[in-house]
Amino acid sequence: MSTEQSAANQRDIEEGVRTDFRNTMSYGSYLDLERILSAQHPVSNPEHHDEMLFIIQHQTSELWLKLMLHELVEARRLLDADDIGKALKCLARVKHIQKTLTEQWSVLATLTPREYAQFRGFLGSASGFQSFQYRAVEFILGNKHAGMLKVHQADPKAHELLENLLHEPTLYDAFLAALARNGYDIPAEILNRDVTKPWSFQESLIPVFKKIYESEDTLWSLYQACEDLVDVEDNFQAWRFRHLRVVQRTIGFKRGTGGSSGVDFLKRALDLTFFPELFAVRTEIGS
Ligand code: HEM
Ligand SMILES: N[C@@H](CC(=O)c1ccccc1NC=O)C(=O)O
Repeated sequence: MSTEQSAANQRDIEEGVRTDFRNTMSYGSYLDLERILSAQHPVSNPEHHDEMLFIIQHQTSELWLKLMLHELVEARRLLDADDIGKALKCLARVKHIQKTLTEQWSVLATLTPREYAQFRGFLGSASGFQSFQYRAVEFILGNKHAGMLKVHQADPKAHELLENLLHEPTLYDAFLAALARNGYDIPAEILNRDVTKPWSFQESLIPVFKKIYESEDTLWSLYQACEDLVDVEDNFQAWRFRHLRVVQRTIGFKRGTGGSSGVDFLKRALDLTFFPELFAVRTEIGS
């Protein structure tokens, strides 16, 4: 560091640094910041200071959900193409996104019950239950529920996305099909199941996963894929649990704006599982 800089405690802008963006793409224009940063519209009147936190917490969550869905769809495509290595790369990214989403709850947890109560009434019947991207992620991970489409009948694009995902195989379906192509004995009823239904526990998969976990010559990438799916489910449950705890500390046991019983309804989501056999096999694993 030059002595002049340390004395002034200010970095000189170098000669080559670009400053004129009248005719070229800049940071802000590339990222469409004008739109993103003008998309926060508090509805409280008079405007409540903390509503900005509430809006931005949701908007950032929705951006991460968008990327998570993008990566999960790609992971499923790569499994279909038998490119397990690249699918693992996508899942690694998904896992980091999930960590960020879960960590982020601590920001919203600074909202006190009273602060929230002061603007909650302005939210009407809006609720995170109506997040189509969250529902899309649940669908591709296997928690299919045709009844959820109804919530999106007024939004044709969201409805179409969910309708398509409802009828498409899940990430787990794609993985099991890849295992079958790799010589594992996956029953035909499982490979040809009705993919619009939620996944149900399949005892016949336990020996398959036992073999993957215990055999010396298991392909490392298949073993790793099993472990990544376990991580994705664990991370998802951690998000659900943090949501539940933040909800409990902010609204207690009030009913939700979406019309549900609130905390009790959210608690029941903790019993849902995406890849039950990958957890059940652990009971069977010996030394
Ligand atoms: C103070 C903050 C929050 C409170 C009090 C709250 C409360 C609730 C409640 C009570 C429900 C149940 C549905 C209902 O009747 O409304 C719900 C669902 C949901 N919320 Fe929140 N929430 C908060 C923040 C968030 C944030 C930041 C997100 C991020 C996107 C979110 C996403 C969701 C989702 C996806 C559901 C549906 C969950 C499911 O189907 O199991 N919530 N929330
Ligand atoms: N369901 C929440 C309201 C809520 O959190 C919310 C309202 C509008 C937009 C997003 C929301 N987030 C999550 O549910 C409540 O009952 O207070």
